[in-house]
Amino acid sequence: MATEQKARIGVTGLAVMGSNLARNLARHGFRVAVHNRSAAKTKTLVEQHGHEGDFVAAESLADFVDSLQTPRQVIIMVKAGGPTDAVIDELVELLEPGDMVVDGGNAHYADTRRREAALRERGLHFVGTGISGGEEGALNGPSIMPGGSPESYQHLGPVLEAISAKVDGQPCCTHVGPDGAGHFVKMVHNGIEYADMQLIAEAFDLLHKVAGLGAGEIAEVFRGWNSGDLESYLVEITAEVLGHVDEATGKPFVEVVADQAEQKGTGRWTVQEALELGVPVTGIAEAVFARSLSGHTEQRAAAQKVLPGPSSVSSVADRDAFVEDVRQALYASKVVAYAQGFDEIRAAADTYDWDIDLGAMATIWRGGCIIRARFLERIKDAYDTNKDLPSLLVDSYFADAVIKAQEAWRRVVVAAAAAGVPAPGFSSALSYYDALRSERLPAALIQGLRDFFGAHTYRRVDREGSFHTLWGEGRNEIDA
Ligand SMILES: NC(=O)C1=CN([C@@H]2O[C@H](COP(=O)(O)OP(=O)(O)OC[C@H]3O[C@@H](n4cnc5c(N)ncnc54)[C@H](OP(=O)(O)O)[C@@H]3O)[C@@H](O)[C@H]2O)C=CC1
Ligand SMILES: O=C(CO)[C@H](O)[C@H](O)COP(=O)(O)O
Repeated sequence: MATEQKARIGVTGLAVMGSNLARNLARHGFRVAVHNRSAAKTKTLVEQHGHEGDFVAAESLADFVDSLQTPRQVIIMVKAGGPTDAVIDELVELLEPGDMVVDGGNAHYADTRRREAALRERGLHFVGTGISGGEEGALNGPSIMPGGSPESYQHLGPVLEAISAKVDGQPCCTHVGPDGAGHFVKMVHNGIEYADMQLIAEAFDLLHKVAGLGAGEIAEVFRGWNSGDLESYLVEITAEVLGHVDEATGKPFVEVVADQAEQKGTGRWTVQEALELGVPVTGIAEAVFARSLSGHTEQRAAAQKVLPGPSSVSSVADRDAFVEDVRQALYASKVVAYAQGFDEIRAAADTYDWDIDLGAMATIWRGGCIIRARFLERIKDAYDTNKDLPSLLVDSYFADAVIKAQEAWRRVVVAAAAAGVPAPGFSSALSYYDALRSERLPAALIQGLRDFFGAHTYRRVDREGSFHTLWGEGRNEIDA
């Protein structure tokens, strides 16, 4: 193929995400090479959308690589895990030093670190890139979180920024950091997505079971909330889903959907990594466990037969006041979940020496992605003011917000417990808030117990050093 006919960039893997990303690239004037393992998807894409831009269709991976300008830029959009490795293995044999391989799938960041190191050895750039926004975002502008070398971003940045979502004229794409940084940030994005959805689901459950509102009424409540502090894509689509009526039964859609939440794994990864890093992401963990619990149908059926709820539940005296309390509890719990997610990113950045700009992450999540929300602007401001903020909760804006919400938050958690309605997200967020602000924690007793049964030693509040009490021999304290 003549050089002038070669494509600026290529996409291999043309399922939902890849095909829409390719169309987005083409619509932005980039000549884009397209390839899929089974050629039917390539043919369909070009037949249905060829008029939207300049596509170069290839049946084989070799033809696909041959159709690209050098240094070559290839975006892989296939299933994460083994399929991604399979595509990389085939690709590297066809590429030359200086070429760039972008993995836009939901890869585990440790896989990305491994792949980046392996390709670097061959003189290739590997760019693990988080892409969020689903089908609609891929087509019209996703949030893009590229990792990899600064050099690769010099080539890829202009293309990725062009196709990303824009907020206030700013692209929702920036270079996150080296090797696995982009996929780590995308993983935490998804973890926060889990926490956010769990909190929304709890708010719905409380409004339904405690305040007695129907799905249609709750849809209106969420619609109203979407014009205030809670304004976000997830709150907006909650109103849509709750307002939807099932055609077959005439019932609210939410009442005919099986109540078992599925998961592909990115939320679980976020919690696993937080455990390794020692960061308490309680909101995300509760969300992952709540999905797991919902799927334990046999246990749930057995428990329903033998475990009663509270003997009496008093009805809500003032519905409007309760709705407002739930709104405030939702907002405060959301702030906690985001604060924890940003803590995890900071911990990983410290561990892997990634130098991630937390304010920039909030900036690129303002548009295009699933957790896009008005208050990300406030998070950006908080980290711009102090990049070393110990916790988002101590930023003056967020501290003020949770302090204002705390009485309502407590009333909601009490009401949920009294009514026997599970609210693990709301209550664990409140416990986190209380733990963080406590002058003394019962961790001191845990240290005492550890020293008692295992001579694990403890530190004291009044002098430096490590100590052990001889619990079985007169209880004298010795230096450890
Ligand atoms: N769907 C979404 O909303 C989002 C998805 N993602 C991530 O983007 C990536 C693509 O997602 P999506 O578009 O949903 O597609 P899928 O995850 O469903 O993957 C399907 C694609 O993978 C290809 N594929 C599977 N196995 C292989 C293999 N061994 N060799 C070559 N190609 C293979 C398929 O080719 P074939 O047609 O030949 O079977 C097809 O193109 C995934 O990593 C996903 O996690 C990220 C954000 C959002
Ligand atoms: O990546 C995403 C958005 O950015 C997807 O929404 C996410 O994969 C959905 O995850 P799950 O199926 O586990 O709820």
